[in-house]
Amino acid sequence: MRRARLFAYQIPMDAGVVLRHQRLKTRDGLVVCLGEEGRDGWGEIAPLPGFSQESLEACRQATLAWLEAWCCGQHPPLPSLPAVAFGLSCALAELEQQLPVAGEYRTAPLCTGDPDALFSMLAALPGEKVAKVKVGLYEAVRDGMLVNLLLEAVPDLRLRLDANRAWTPLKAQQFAKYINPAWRDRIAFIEEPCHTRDASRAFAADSGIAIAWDESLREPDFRFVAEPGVRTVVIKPTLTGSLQAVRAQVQAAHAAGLEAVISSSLESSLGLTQLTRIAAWLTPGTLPGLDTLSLMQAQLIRPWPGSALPLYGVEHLEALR
Ligand SMILES: O=C(O)CCC(=O)C1=CC=C[C@@H](O)[C@@H]1C(=O)O
Ligand SMILES: [Mg+2]
Repeated sequence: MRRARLFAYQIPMDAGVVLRHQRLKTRDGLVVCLGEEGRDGWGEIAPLPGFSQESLEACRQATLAWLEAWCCGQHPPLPSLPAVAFGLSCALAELEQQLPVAGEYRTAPLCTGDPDALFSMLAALPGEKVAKVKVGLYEAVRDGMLVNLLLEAVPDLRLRLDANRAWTPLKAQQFAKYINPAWRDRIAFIEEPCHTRDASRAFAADSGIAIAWDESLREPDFRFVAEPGVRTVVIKPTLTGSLQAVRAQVQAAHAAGLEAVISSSLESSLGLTQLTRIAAWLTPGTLPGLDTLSLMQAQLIRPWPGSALPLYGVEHLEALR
């Protein structure tokens, strides 16, 4: 006999979390639990406002319809909405014990740009010193000076930067001007520096700073191909779809000689702990970009090792089925 439960969650976010110029006060999503033969499998369905095309309401409806069919013993195809396909495929993979349990819990810490905070964070970081810094929110010159300072102060630091397509070619150039050429290869990559892909390619060629694609993966003409200056693709499973689709993207990236970084779409600790397992399984040796739990005020169902945030159990959730 198959059983399926569906819950809605709402987690308060830290003050000041801004996504695409909009403050995100709460993270809202669904949690699914599939049960069969005494085993169960969990999944999180949480479209990210400003990034996902599908609404939470559309996800709720598609999930309920799929669960109905699945509970009747059918094998319905996964819904096409990426967040739903991701969450349901995780639940199925857990149920069928196909999602390896070992996780990569070291992740590239997100740094707000406060050098002192970064230094203490790095001191506590075991192994490779890799951190991620958001750029493009303030003046490009200020970003350039800050990144240069961090690279100067911590000689074994490698930085991942993310501009979310904020810069014109001129701004990108102003940024690069402040980075000592001798340290530019310690910028592991900068995600999507410019408004367009062509401008980002030109930035990589002119500056010698490697770039990564993130937003581009969701564009219909995107292909996983080797290109000069492009080192990495950032894969956000909630925006990609099923585990099978995520695996296909990782394989396509690796086949083209690109590094694939599994990254968060601000899932709760439940989704994040699954993403660590996906990263350990599909991208061993590459630190995932999953340091987003601290943007939230609580964890959900499963704790992230070492997090002091309160843990919400199912009793905190609204049962939908
Ligand atoms: O990739 C990481 O290291 C953390 C995740 C992250 O940076 C993001 C997640 C979701 C939305 C954005 O704010 C941001 C990104 O643009 O990549
Ligand atoms: Mg990004």
